[in-house]
Amino acid sequence: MEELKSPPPCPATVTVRRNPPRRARPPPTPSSAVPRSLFLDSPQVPIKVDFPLFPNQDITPIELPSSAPSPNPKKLDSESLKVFLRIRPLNIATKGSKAKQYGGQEMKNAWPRNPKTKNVQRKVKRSSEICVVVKDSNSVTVSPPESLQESKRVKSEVFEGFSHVFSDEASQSEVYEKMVHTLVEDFLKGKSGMLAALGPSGSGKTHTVFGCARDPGMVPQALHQIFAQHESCGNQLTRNFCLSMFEICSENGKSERIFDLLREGNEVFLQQSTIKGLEELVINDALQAESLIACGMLRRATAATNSNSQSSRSQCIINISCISKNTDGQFDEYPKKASLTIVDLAGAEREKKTGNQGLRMVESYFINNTSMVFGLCLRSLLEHQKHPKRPIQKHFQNSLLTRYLREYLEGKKRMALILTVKPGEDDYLETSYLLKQASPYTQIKFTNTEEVGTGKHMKRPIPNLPMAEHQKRMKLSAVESCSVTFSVLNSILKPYTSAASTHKILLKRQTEEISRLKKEDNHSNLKEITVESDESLSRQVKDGSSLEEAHIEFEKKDRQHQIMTNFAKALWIVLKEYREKLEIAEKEVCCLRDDLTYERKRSSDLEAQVKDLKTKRPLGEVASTEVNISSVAASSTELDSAQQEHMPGHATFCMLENVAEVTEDSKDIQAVEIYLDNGATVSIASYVGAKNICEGAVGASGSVGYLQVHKDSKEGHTVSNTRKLSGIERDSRDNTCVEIESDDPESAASCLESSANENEICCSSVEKESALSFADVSDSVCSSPLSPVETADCSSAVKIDQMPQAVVQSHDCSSTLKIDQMPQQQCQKEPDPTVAVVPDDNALLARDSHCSTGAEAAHSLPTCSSQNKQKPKRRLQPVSSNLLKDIGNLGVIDEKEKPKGVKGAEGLETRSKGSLSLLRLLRNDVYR
Ligand SMILES: Nc1ncnc2c1ncn2[C@@H]1O[C@H](COP(=O)(O)OP(=O)(O)OP(=O)(O)O)[C@@H](O)[C@H]1O
Repeated sequence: MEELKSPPPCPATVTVRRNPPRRARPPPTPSSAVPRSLFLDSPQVPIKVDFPLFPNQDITPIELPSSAPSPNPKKLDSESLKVFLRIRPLNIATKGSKAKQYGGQEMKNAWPRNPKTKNVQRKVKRSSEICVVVKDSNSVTVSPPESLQESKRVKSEVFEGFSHVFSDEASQSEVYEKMVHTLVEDFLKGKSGMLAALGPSGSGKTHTVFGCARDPGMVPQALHQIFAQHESCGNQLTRNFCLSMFEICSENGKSERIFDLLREGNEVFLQQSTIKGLEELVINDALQAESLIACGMLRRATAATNSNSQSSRSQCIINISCISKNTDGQFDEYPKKASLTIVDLAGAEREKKTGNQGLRMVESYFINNTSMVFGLCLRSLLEHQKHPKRPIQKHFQNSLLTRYLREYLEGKKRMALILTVKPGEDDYLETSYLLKQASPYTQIKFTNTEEVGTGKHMKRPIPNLPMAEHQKRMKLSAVESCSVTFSVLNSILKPYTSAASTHKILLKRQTEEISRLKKEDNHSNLKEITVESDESLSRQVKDGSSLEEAHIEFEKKDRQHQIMTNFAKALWIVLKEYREKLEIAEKEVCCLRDDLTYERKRSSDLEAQVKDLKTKRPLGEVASTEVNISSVAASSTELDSAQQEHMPGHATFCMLENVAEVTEDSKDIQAVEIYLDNGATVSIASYVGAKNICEGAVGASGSVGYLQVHKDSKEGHTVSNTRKLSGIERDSRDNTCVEIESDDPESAASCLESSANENEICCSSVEKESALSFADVSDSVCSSPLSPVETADCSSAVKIDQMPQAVVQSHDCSSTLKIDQMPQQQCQKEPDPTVAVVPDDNALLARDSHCSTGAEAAHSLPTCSSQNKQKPKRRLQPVSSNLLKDIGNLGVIDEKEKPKGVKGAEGLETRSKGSLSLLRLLRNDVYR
């Protein structure tokens, strides 16, 4: 039997790897080796193929979906951000440089060396390996040094998707042709573009951008291409090129400053995305531009570091702008201004490697920060394009460079990046870091980088939409797309349509104005003017060269029209306001007129009331007023002369008032006529307005008068019924009365009542006896030196100028009236027997009142008694008796007898002192 072999005993301890097992590296194959074309031709570069390359040939035939980053650069050229990679030669000192070398790197740094960098130098010295191997034209493989592979298990990485990878052997012209040539061509077509060089310090950015005299970089070559193509275009299109150059550097690491490198380093300032004060020099040829740039490079801030003997300490930006002109040397109406921007960034630095201290270290912070912000902007743009809902982060605000390049960093303008790396093994970290950061930028898309024109009239430039927005718009329906297109076209054509419409309006206005003038002035030649004007304007518009002038002219006219329209509007508003004010004023005037009419009416009513009240005043008050009987005398004189034939030998006075008041409406009264019973019309009384007061005189020789009122109303002329004056009863409300009655036809009794404005007089007399009674309404005395007249009631002396010889005694013998025109007549008033038998107090009061008071009364009484025997019996009731009767009816009381109670005082009238004293005397006389 075979003896079974037992397995080997297990070790006491077992090590379990928790980390996933490493993937085995593919065996090195000839096909995966570094292409000979890249490195074998270069004798300076040691070829080390100790690790296999990615099987590129096996994968490239596979067609990847379009969403994935396409390895085919031709497909990416049109849409993706162009990212180029250039590998600097590892040992440039071998190219004939006799400078001191440290590990194959030229060291011109005069800066004190950091002691910590000794190890670095040692490493550099012994480093002969490279970390970057060109895999193909679009990808590279970055391998860590062996030390890192072993200790930190860092693996090699492949970075692909670059627009092109330039090996260390690539010449400047090759780089230019693949990277910048297309950009310049687009620039000459009017498309702006930007090329930025990124990379660690000393990686060859400045060398790539500017180069040197023997090996010119991108800028000199671009200038040569620009002017070469410009000359080849001939006279079809003339362009003007301008050059500007500035740098952004830090001030002690605190703030950023911008200096114009073409103007001796003058400081300029950034406002939004433009730099104010930046010099833009016109360049006519490439050599001039190169010399300007060389001068600017001398002004640029540089310093020596351990990484670069002439390290750039600022971000340098060069702008070449192009403005197209016409063949005649004038600028286009909408000139195209394109700019080609080339940016040489300061290289990111590692403190350990550069050995910077102090100010250099501060500069390194600024440089690294700017590089970081630049990268953040691009990553944010990429993130936004991948996720359109996420807005673009505004990282550009964090540095002046990114603020200036905002439009590029937001994907609105065409941009290209050139990454420069150093292939040394010691540069692995910087190179790896840069490629990791920048390789995703290749996925950034530019959808609408075309700039048809940035003319001054393009108020709304066509927006450069990001890819996501573009895709969103692609989903629109055809109709929506058409509407969008229409709106875009509208925005483009808006200036033209507005100009055309303005032109039409102006023409129309002009035609209307001329036709209006033609109508007004009847000009026959205006038609020709109209035609000429239209033609000239049309010609002006049709002529392309004078389109601008016509447009300016139209704008001017339109502006004038607007001014006039606004002025007319303002004028209209002012006139409207004035009109409203005028209407208001007219209304006020109407109101005032109405008020005035009303006030007049009211005033007349009040006057009427006043007169009415005056007429209704009691005689007690009347007696105390002054007599003015001149008017009465005048009236009597006139009446005498006028009625002489009807009343021969009789002096008759009769003043009538309120005759028509009782029965007639005074409004339409035209005349009041009084007829006497002897058949003669004695008088036509004057009628006083609306007061129902008729003033007039009637004379009758002991006869009765009749009164008629003539009225003119709408019904026509009417005459009231004849009214017998002798039968007129005394109105209890006033003291107006006319009594013409006498027993003796020869002794005419006349009753005279006078009513002036403020005076009233009542005279009742008997002709034969010349008894005349006056009721004085004024103060009791009308003094006269010639002929004292005693009134009946108040012993007033009344002088009647026209009757100097007539002496009239009142019937109560208390008054004597001297009347000049009645020389033969004497009137002695006798006591009225009818009054004496009146039983009531009023009658007593009335009877006593007929007698004068005091001594005068005592003096006159004998005369009265002697004459009473001869006089016939009279029926005439004296006015004084009526007066006293009225006083008694009014209930006038003395001040001493005034009741204490308030109620008792109601309805009583307070008398004046004169009337009270009169009453007191009368009472005393009665009770005596
Ligand atoms: N492709 C190249 N061929 C030959 N020499 C190169 C190349 N690239 C760079 N150099 C040389 O390397 C040195 C450093 O290059 P350069 O100054 O351009 O680096 P940089 O990236 O601009 O550095 P920094 O960011 O510090 O300014 C220069 O002397 C330059 O001549």
